[in-house]
Amino acid sequence: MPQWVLAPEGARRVDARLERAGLLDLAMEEAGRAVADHLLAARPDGPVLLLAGSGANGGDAFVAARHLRVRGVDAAVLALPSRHPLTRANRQRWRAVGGTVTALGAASLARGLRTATMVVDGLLGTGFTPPLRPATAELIATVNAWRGPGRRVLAIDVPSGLDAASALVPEGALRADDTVTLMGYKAALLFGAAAVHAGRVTLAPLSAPPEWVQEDALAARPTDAEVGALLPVRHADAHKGTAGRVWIVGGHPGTTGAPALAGVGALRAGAGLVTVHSTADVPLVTAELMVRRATSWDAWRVETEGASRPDAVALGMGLGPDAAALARTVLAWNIPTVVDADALQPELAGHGHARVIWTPHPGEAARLLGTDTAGIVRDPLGAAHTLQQRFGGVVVLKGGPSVVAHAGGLSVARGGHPGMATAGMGDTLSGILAALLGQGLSAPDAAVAGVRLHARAGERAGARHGYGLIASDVALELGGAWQDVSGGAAGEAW
Ligand SMILES: NC(=O)C1=CN([C@@H]2O[C@H](COP(=O)(O)OP(=O)(O)OC[C@H]3O[C@@H](n4cnc5c(N)ncnc54)[C@H](OP(=O)(O)O)[C@@H]3O)[C@@H](O)[C@H]2O)[C@@H](O)CC1
Ligand SMILES: Nc1ncnc2c1ncn2[C@@H]1O[C@H](COP(=O)(O)OP(=O)(O)O)[C@@H](O)[C@H]1O
Repeated sequence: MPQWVLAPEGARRVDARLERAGLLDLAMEEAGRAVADHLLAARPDGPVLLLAGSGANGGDAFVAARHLRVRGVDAAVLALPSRHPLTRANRQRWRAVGGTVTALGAASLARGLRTATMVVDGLLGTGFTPPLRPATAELIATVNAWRGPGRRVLAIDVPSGLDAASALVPEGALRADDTVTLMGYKAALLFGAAAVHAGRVTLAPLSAPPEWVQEDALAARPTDAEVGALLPVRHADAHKGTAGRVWIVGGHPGTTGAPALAGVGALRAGAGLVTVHSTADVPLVTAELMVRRATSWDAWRVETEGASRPDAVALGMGLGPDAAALARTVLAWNIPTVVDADALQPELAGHGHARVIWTPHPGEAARLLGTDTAGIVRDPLGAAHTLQQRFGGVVVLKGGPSVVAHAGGLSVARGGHPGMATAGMGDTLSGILAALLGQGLSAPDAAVAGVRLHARAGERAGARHGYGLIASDVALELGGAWQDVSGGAAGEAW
């Protein structure tokens, strides 16, 4: 089933539709049940303290408490007063199974935390707008100070005090070990420091018609089954000429490794023939790579003028000051093209086409948009959308995780590994993207599949090398990543 990323207002619109359909009560029941199931799977080894706020997030906590209690878990609820009808109804249902409700305040919280081993945070969800009011901030600070080894915090939907739409952490937000998010992911749970605050995130999709969620979604978050379906399947009579001819255009004295890494990425992502074009001495890191050195980029332009074009190009990696001018030349060929690194210059706006993939990291994205990196990092979904509007084609805004923006919408990649934060990793990605373009994928499909393959290969390399992994390790894992994502389908088409 497709998974989605929802903005708080999108979540509210879905809520409103559920309410009009008379289904909101059932959705809250499912939400609370999912939280209880998650908690039971973690086998709580002591009393669970649930904190219920005044909104529907608090209602979810009451439902979770009821399911925990009827399954034999020692659960207690501390609650703020509520006027929300479903929260009140579920407070009654909790009482009906023998649960007691204590008013939530500094003293009752301190008492409850003395014996608890797990806190369930149902204080604030998507209805919260920062800044925190002082009384709530004080409660959250107490829980944050309590949290530690053997004292875990599970947040319902969004950790209290996080702005669901932002990667930044507002002052005083709750820090969770786990978050069970409802209906769709929230941007805060996926990006930046906010995602760190959310801990491990699990999605409880809830039973709403998928089109209701899709219509209000900010972005898709494709599963591996969905990504695997995009990957090319090769027939038994494939040969190197049918697997895509890729050119890598880059390199400059001092940065000659970058195009070589892109070349290896392209080979390991299945490109049939890969040639690195450079004016510098590119190291022949693997014998399968062809390297063509030109005396100057002007000479290269003349040499390639009448030559047959490759199936795809990646350009800009380590290319230096000539990159933007060279990008204009290559973009005019109107073939599938990845524009990366030094070639990512604002002057190229208006020179792209539908088969271009632009691959900025946040610093390059800021340069392209004439803004600061902090603004990009705060809202990667918004930034990727704006970049796509301005530059056309497809934008891969790189990060952990990367965002793909195309005319059909936004997509957030899964996975990756913090060890991938090392030089050369983006060069490898450019090669992968060019290889997929060269194998006939459309630019949006190549981008969605390429970032996931790269991230999956990073996970595999990370398991082996930890933070010591380097871009070449990731390239080596691409074959395995392809097998993982395609469910082992590579090579099976007869
Ligand atoms: N379809 C779905 O996804 C489903 C979602 N569901 C759930 O609904 C949740 C959203 O519920 P919601 O809209 O009732 O808001 P919610 O987050 O509980 O908080 C509202 C309360 O916060 C308070 N408050 C606000 N700002 C504040 C501040 N600065 N500082 C301090 N307090 C502040 C404000 O208090 P008041 O002004 O009333 O005193 C208000 O009453 C969602 O996250 C999910 O858990 C499920 O139940 C069913 C299906
Ligand atoms: N913490 C992380 N989690 C997942 N992926 C990451 C992480 N850090 C970096 N990456 C990935 O590594 C790549 C880094 O790209 P970039 O900064 O352009 O590197 P370079 O220019 O050195 O090649 C991107 O694809 C990014 O998504």
